[in-house]
Amino acid sequence: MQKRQKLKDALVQFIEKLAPQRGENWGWNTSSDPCKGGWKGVTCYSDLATIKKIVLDELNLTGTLDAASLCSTKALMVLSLNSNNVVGTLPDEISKCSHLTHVYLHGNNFSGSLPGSLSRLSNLKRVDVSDNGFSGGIPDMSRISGLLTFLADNNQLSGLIPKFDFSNLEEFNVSNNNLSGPVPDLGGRFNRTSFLGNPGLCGKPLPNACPPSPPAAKKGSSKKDYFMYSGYALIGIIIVGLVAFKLIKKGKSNSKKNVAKKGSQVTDDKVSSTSSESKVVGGNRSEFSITSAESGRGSSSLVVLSSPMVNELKFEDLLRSPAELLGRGRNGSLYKVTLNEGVTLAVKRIRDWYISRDDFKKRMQRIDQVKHPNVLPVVAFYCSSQEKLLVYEFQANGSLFRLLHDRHHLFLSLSISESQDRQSFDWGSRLAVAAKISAALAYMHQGLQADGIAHGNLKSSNILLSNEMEPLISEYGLADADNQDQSFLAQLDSFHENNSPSGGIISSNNAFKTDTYSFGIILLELLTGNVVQNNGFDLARWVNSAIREEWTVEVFDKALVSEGASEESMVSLLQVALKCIDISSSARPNMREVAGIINTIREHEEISISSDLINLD
Ligand SMILES: Nc1ncnc2c1ncn2[C@@H]1O[C@H](COP(=O)(O)OP(=O)(O)OP(=O)(O)O)[C@@H](O)[C@H]1O
Repeated sequence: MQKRQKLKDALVQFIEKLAPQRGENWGWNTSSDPCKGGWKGVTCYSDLATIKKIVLDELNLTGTLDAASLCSTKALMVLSLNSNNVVGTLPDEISKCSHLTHVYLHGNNFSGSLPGSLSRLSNLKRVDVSDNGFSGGIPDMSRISGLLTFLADNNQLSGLIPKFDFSNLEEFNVSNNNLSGPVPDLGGRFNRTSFLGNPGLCGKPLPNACPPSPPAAKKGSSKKDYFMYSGYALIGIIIVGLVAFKLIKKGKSNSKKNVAKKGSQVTDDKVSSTSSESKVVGGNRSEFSITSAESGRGSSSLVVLSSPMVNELKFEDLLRSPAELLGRGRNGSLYKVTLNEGVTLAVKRIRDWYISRDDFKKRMQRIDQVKHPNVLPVVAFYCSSQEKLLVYEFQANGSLFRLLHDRHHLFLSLSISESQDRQSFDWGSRLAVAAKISAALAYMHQGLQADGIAHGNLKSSNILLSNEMEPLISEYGLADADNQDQSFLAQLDSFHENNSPSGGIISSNNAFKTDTYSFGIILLELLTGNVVQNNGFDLARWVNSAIREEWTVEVFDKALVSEGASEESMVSLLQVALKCIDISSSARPNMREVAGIINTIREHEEISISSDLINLD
């Protein structure tokens, strides 16, 4: 109770500094509760006890940002003060809001430098500090692997552009500052508009080349090194983890025998660790971590669900085995882990998911009950307060994304030639993938409708290919409406829903319709062969405009056209895709309807092929 009062006092102090004498009018007072008392701009988690967002945009705030008071609310994820007149600095104490994912300070009068402590906010996804008076250097954000947006244009920032993980960034703009030196390697992601207006900047994509510099010592090895080092770092952590694990196990075996619940296929691995371990982990997010916070909070379990391959799998097996970082996506990082017996697993380390251990366990077990041959099951999962891991079987044939866009990779993995590959992913195969995925998704939606569990992050890289080249939907249910890591798409859908006449809270129905949208984008990928960027909006816009201009045939993948694929079938599938990507979620069909239509298209296709064959006879 006293703690709650302290929190309220701190927040009232925060608003008084930010908007002198106005907080009271907005319901911010110490006698009401922030989550129940209608405090303006405050949104809480569903427990109605913890503050999730503070959004005070366009309110003519003229005060300063008291980060120390604000960050008494530790679980805060979103701070948005866009388009006000806030003055003063962004204080160093902002790093105490360690769960912040979104920081929007665009269009204020902030001054001073961006605090170096920003780089400790490892959960950050979107940062917008544009249109302010910030000066000094840009902090090194390269370790924030999940960062999607960094907008700092129209300030007075100076110095070099530090390293960023450009492979994940979706938006980046530092134009109109005083930055100098070379533009870093962007991997072709951003054009010159992100950098213009900095007289001292040089190099691509800007028109002015940099003065010649001495040749780099070790050119071309950076990517390889990155993987190698993350592997070494992981091995380091594994060793520390194992030592800690063994010490604890030894200590425990003196007092109590560890009881393995074999009958229920649940293995309880009591894990804890030293604080030095969490230090090792602190700077690098590419390892499974067991931090000190877990000790004393009861056991964390590796729950083995359904796999004859790894019935006896234990958490320590994962720690002990060599792991290779495969990627860092929106939901977290993915590792390829090879067990002693040669079994290869894919381990997803989930990022930023506020879900209790019990809820997580129930959710995973619930998803596991709804089985479909075209959905990759979770083999095992691990959940502690610090760490959530999901274990899948590794699929060596890669994903639909790679099949469509990265053919070279596929040749390597399957040892087939390019011409074979082009033929093997012909129209019939693409239609079959569309039919199977839609049917599988419809089945999952039906089975999990009552629980409100949709896929949440459907895309071609989450459609894997089995040994038999069958499509498998992966990562079902790893994002939900309550998860802060909602995709932009889900946010857009909830925005539309909130602004519709029946608007309100994000309904789970909406999450299913967001899946429909994502499926529509996959259909566009199959039809056009184009790569999806920006949540598929670019592709959707391009296809829509081509259709408006009556260039429908132009959108289809050249490989399909030259193969002689039926234009009628392709147009029919395109029509389904367009329905799926309708901007209004309520206008989109549900997946059962989609699967039904695609099945009919496929049947027509088969009938016309067989009648063609009869005619040939
Ligand atoms: N079980 C698996 N077996 C083999 N490859 C996999 C498996 N799961 C995912 N992958 C591939 O590994 C790569 C990295 O996966 P990751 O999940 O990190 O990327 P992503 O799908 O872009 O991210 P996210 O799903 O978090 O948005 C992707 O190319 C994905 O297709």
